[in-house]
Amino acid sequence: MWKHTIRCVSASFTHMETYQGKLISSCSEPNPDMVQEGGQRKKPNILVTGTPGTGKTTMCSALAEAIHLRHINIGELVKEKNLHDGWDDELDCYVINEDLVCDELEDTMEEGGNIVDYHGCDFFPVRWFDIVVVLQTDNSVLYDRLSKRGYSESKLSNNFECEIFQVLLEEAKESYPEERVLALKSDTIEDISRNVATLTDWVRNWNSPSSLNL
Ligand SMILES: Nc1ncnc2c1ncn2[C@@H]1O[C@H](COP(=O)(O)OP(=O)(O)O)[C@@H](O)[C@H]1O
Repeated sequence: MWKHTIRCVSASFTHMETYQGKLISSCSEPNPDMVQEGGQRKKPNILVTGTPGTGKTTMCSALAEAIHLRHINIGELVKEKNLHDGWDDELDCYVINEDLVCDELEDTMEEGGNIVDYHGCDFFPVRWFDIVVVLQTDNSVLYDRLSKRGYSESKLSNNFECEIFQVLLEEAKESYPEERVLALKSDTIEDISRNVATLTDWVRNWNSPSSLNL
């Protein structure tokens, strides 16, 4: 149930208009300056995951602006390019087609310099990401945020329980080397600023031997 639930693409995104232009242009125009000789990435790829409402899109947007990386909102991409297998009435979301998503992103990810934003992480190729950030939010705070989205009672409780049982953190730890997984609290505006600062430092130090010692 968990897996199926988090494989769906939520219909309610608060930042769709803002990100759509960026997404289309960024995915369609490979930048040769970002690829080193031999195909090794010049800039890192970051995956930001977590239960819906934990602040992925908000944080990714701020981080992308701060450090000039490309923000890829998988939910938006799936809708924009029809990378799904239709609408699930029961779960009230699109059913993502993971193969189509991975095919769509392969070249972009190879270039590096991407911040990928999605409430799931186990179907991406492990080699794509240099760090996997899992945002976590206190239950009472998350409940308020999700209630404001007008989710159905079942969707609300699915997402709420997903956070209580730390489904995304477990999924990240099972899918990626544990030293690449970083859990960050996302309850307040101050948390967003601190997380952006932490990750900005990490990007600047990327490729140095201590880059994962956060
Ligand atoms: N750390 C935070 N502190 C306060 N409000 C936040 C925080 N993170 C997100 N929000 C708010 O919560 C809502 C959901 O955030 P969003 O970034 O869309 O989450 P997600 O992308 O994980 O679904 C938005 O209204 C956003 O402004």
